[in-house]
Amino acid sequence: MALFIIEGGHRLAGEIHPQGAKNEALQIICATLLTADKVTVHNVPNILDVNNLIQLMRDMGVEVTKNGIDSYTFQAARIDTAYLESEEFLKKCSSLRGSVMLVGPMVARFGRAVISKPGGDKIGRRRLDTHFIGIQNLGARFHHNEAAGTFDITADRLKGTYMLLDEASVTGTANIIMAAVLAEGTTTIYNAACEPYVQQLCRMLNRMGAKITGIASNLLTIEGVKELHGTEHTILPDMIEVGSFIGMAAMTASELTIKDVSYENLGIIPQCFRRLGIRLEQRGDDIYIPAQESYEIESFMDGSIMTIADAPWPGLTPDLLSVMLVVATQAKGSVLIHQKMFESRLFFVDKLIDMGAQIILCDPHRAVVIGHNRTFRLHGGNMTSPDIRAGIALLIAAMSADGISRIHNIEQIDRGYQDIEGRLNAIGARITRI
Ligand SMILES: CC(=O)N[C@H]1[C@@H](OP(=O)(O)OP(=O)(O)OC[C@H]2O[C@@H](n3ccc(=O)[nH]c3=O)[C@H](O)[C@@H]2O)O[C@H](CO)[C@@H](O)[C@@H]1O
Ligand SMILES: C=C(OP(=O)(O)O)C(=O)O
Repeated sequence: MALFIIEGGHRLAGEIHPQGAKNEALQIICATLLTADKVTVHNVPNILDVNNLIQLMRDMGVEVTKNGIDSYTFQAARIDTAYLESEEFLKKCSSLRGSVMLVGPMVARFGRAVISKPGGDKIGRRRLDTHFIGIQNLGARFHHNEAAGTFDITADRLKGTYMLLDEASVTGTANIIMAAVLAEGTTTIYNAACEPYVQQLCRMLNRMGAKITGIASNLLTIEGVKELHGTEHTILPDMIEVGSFIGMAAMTASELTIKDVSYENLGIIPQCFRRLGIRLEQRGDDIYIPAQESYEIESFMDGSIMTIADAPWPGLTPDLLSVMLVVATQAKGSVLIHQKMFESRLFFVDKLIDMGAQIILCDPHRAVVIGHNRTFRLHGGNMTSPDIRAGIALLIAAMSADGISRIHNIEQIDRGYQDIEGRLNAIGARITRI
């Protein structure tokens, strides 16, 4: 397992470009299975999760061509269905959360999918009911082989229907959409997730010949078509990375410009950082953050302590709460961070407390952060990254701290951040990979 050694206390300066969005890339790559034609995808991030999924597609028989540094063409003309039952395939699925989104396209196009329980971050229970019930609603049959830990899903021809999702699951919605585009008749999905990831998927599918309306809302109508054809698609900048860079600039009191962020697709993210007192300016499609010696957390209008909580889009993504929590440790004022969706994502605060942060973990979902207002600095620590976003939050803490820190298990960070030490060192950080 690799580790980062971080020399803290250095300011960053200059410009940084966000990579393509991890969570969009995972959906888009799975959707290329829906046609035998070529689908070219640009701005694909070079990160562990995406590279593993691309390799899985190759193993399944998809012809994958790398056209340039971040552009790939996928052609799923011949799929090796025997491979889909192999132990190797099932093992690979189990280490990759995104693999669950193979089910929708596979069932829609080939009438069968087999997957093992998918991996991803261990951040609490991560149920798949929404996915499976949705695809069952379209007429698929599910068989759970408990001994093997696999799900076998079969269907002759999927049939459109109305469904109200029990929760606005991001990957669940994507999976159901990908199944419904080739179903017979009309599917209506209410309480659909509508993150930019899902919007982008719908737009790409429409360019492939699908008929989806209601994009960006939680009520999608999908008129099934017989087949889809090839297209080109460009992945949006990763909004979680943009937010991570905003947090990094604030914590290290750095002047930073984040380039080409696709501001209109960031939703409430800039507003939430502003509520923590961070000044940021939209300049064209860039975000400029001035060096700030101090930032003060706002109170609510009635004077009560600010709460930052996650919610399905257009609410605040849960993937940025760990970063916001770290940023609050150096702010002036206090904030309650309420992680409603996941139940094990806040335990990493122990490590921040060890570094000198003042945090009360109230329960697995809620932590109160009492900001230092930089009156004393965090000090370097030795820690392990438990999940991707805690990992980046700890990296931010270490970059702002006095002294040397070590972060182990950085494969968690590599799942979602492309050459993070290379890009941060280029703007002034001191991070070494060992
Ligand atoms: C590969 C990928 O795209 N991963 C993202 C995706 O995961 P993923 O699609 O797996 O997450 P879901 O949207 O299904 O749900 C995440 C968690 O929130 C809970 N939940 C969800 C919706 C809701 O209305 N109420 C509720 O409590 C679920 O029970 C679950 O525990 O969306 C999550 C929520 O934005 C993000 O953290 C992940 O980065
Ligand atoms: C939770 C995340 O990823 P995954 O769903 O792939 O585990 C994340 O990106 O923050």
